[in-house]
Amino acid sequence: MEQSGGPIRPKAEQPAANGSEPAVSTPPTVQNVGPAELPTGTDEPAASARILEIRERINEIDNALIALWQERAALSQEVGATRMASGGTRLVLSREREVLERFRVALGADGTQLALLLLRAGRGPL
Ligand SMILES: C=C(O[C@@H]1C=C(C(=O)O)C=C[C@H]1O)C(=O)O
Repeated sequence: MEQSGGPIRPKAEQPAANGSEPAVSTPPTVQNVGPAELPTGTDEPAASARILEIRERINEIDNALIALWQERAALSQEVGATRMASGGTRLVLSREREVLERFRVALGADGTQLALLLLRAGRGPL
């Protein structure tokens, strides 16, 4: 039966059914759980197959987002270091406002929150 709720954990991590042995602790990494072993949340085969297909694309998108996030943070740090090494300021608030506004216009209030996290990733906490 598919798992319907609660934490999603690989089988190896779950306690023994009879409760007599302590569970072998495996860190909950994505590496040790193949996509087909993760519950789709439905027992209907066609729906389940479609969900797995969509998840492949979601994983591609997430990987691209992670790579872009890291590239942006590195570039932002380089700008800060270049500016400070040349006697300039670490931050330029007018430019940060422009970034925040672009995300707000495109994505609404969540865009503002996302942009705040992006800006923080580039310069560290204030
Ligand atoms: C990257 C820059 O430096 C800082 C970081 C910013 C960012 O991550 O977008 C924006 C403004 C600056 O505070 C920049 O001036 O363009």
